[in-house]
Amino acid sequence: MSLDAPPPHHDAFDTRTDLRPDQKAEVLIQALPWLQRFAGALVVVKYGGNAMVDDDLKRAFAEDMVFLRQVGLRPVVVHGGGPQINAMLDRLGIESEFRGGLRVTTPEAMDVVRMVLTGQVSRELVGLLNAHGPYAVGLSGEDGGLLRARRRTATVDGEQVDIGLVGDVVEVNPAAVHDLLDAGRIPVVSTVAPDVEDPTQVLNVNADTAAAALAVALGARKLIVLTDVEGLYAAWPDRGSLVRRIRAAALSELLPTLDAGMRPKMEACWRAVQGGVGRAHVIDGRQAHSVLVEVFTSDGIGTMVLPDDEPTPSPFTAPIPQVVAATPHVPHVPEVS
Ligand SMILES: Nc1ncnc2c1ncn2[C@@H]1O[C@H](COP(=O)(O)OP(=O)(O)O)[C@@H](O)[C@H]1O
Ligand SMILES: CC(=O)N[C@@H](CCC(=O)OP(=O)(O)O)C(=O)O
Repeated sequence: MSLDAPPPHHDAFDTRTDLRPDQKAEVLIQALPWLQRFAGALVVVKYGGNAMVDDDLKRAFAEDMVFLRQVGLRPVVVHGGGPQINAMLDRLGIESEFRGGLRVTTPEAMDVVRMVLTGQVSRELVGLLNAHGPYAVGLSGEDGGLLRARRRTATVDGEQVDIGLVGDVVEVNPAAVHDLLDAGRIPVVSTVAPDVEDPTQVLNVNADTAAAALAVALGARKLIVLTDVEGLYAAWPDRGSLVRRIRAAALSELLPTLDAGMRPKMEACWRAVQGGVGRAHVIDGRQAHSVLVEVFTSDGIGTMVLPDDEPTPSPFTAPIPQVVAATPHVPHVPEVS
């Protein structure tokens, strides 16, 4: 290849925009303060199954992650896969229902959850990321002792109901993720986790909840949750009620009023900021490159959750995960491979 040859994505970039050269430069320059602010920042990005709408969007998501990494941030992807699990359970003729926003997980369904998350969704994302270079490494909560979970119930009409092999993260050992980040990789995490009571049993963990626990344990600057709506609506489904910014205390008052889909997501954001994550965002994953717009523009996008000046008492009974670190971690900005 000639030294003057454009980089591989040059043509694609040029045909995707009709901006003049000065406008292109302006876009880049406007990102400069944000590039400076977030240099080296660890960002946990939760990619929900409902935001994996089509191949173009998934490719755009992978580009965003590689972009973040290339400009010096340290993205960690935590993926969901609810609709993909539903599709496989349907194909196999296995009944599945949700209670209180969580899948009732029989041993038979658990095999499918683990297979789809680690063997299908994770593989696909790793492949899309690695189309750009050898960046992504997939791991599940089982790998390197990353997560341990405890069985939980769901709350339906104020009653605690059994939902089978579903867990809440009670322990995070982020060493494996730090190792990958230090090597310049992009970890892609699937949210199945061994049961703390019986490590031979794996539990199904809601991906929003797991992403928050990981963000706290990693000391992330941001948690970004991609879903299939613009953000949190205060009066769902009124599209005029999009919440742009909300503090943890106000969110904890709103949480009991939220429907099942949004509740784990907003609870995750609440937990993240209460646990020291600087900001948590819920953004529209159906909009291509929404992560770049969130991180590198002044207005941002979607709903931003900010910590309170004063800590808010927890409205939840679920445990606060313990962070386990075998050795103190000294992060460094990785070399470009
Ligand atoms: N207050 C609300 N604001 C926004 N979305 C809401 C709200 N209440 C319920 N929802 C629903 O929650 C859905 C997102 O949750 P979910 O389907 O679990 O997404 P994901 O697969 O991204 O985790 C939205 O598509 C919307 O239908
Ligand atoms: C316990 C529980 O409900 N687990 C989820 C795990 C996947 C997930 O959370 O996927 P999304 O982010 O796409 O919703 C499930 O079985 O669907």
